[in-house]
Amino acid sequence: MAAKRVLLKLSGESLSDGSSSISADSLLRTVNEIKSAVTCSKVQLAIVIGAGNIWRGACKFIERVTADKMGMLVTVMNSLALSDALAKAGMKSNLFSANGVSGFAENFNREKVIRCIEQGNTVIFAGGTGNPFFTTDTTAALRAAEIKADMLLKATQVDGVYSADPKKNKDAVKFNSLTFEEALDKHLKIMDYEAFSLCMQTNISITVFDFYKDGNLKKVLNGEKIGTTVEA
Ligand SMILES: Nc1ncnc2c1ncn2[C@@H]1O[C@H](COP(=O)(O)OP(=O)(O)OP(=O)(O)O)[C@@H](O)[C@H]1O
Ligand SMILES: O=c1ccn([C@@H]2O[C@H](COP(=O)(O)O)[C@@H](O)[C@H]2O)c(=O)[nH]1
Repeated sequence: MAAKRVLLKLSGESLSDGSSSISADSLLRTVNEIKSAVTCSKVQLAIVIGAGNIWRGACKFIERVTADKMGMLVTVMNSLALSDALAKAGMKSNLFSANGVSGFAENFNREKVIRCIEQGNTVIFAGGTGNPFFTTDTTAALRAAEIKADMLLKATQVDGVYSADPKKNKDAVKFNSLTFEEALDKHLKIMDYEAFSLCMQTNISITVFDFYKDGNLKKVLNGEKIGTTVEA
């Protein structure tokens, strides 16, 4: 059976300890989780990391397009940190940057990306989509579609998709599974509309899970049912 190809969306917070935007301990933990999961699951892995540890593109003194450019640049910083830390851990990886966000990594080239993934390298996509008005969740859905991923994993701070944000609403109820239509109809804010919609069009399932419980990434990659899966 062909290896499963997985797009892992990490939040920027996976590199932060709360006081430091990029902390050595958090970076090391994230890399260890990835390394142990990949080593024992034989998946082909690609990663998109967000920027929420440093910047979310909204500020009343900065125009939206400028703020979005800043967000994309932060994803480059986070991706560079992750890429170096993976290399230090002995993992082979390749870093590609969205076209238009150049100079710090190789430009995105779909054919080359697929060759790297097929060789067993972990591929990191930096710079978002390269366009303002998008997010790294949408970037993850876009890159997942471009590399023909079998699934998108959203590694986050909550253990699945709820009827409302569980951090803000204690009565929120967790879903074990959902269809794309349900996720879109219910306006669930765990991912943005564009990301859900793109995954629906390309039939790529999304699993939302708690990345901060040690071993959870390994469990998902090994097919264990945790978190919430959104699918057709
Ligand atoms: N319906 C919902 N179910 C679960 N979580 C939800 C829901 N609505 C909103 N959330 C919130 O969405 C957050 C997911 O955001 P996450 O931490 O992954 O940030 P992100 O915006 O993807 O990170 P980054 O900006 O770094 O990419 C959760 O922490 C949760 O509080
Ligand atoms: O394609 C993209 C991706 C991201 N941005 C901007 O970057 C920030 C950070 O991304 P998060 O997904 O919120 O971590 C985002 O808020 C946008 O401002 C972008 O413009 N285009």
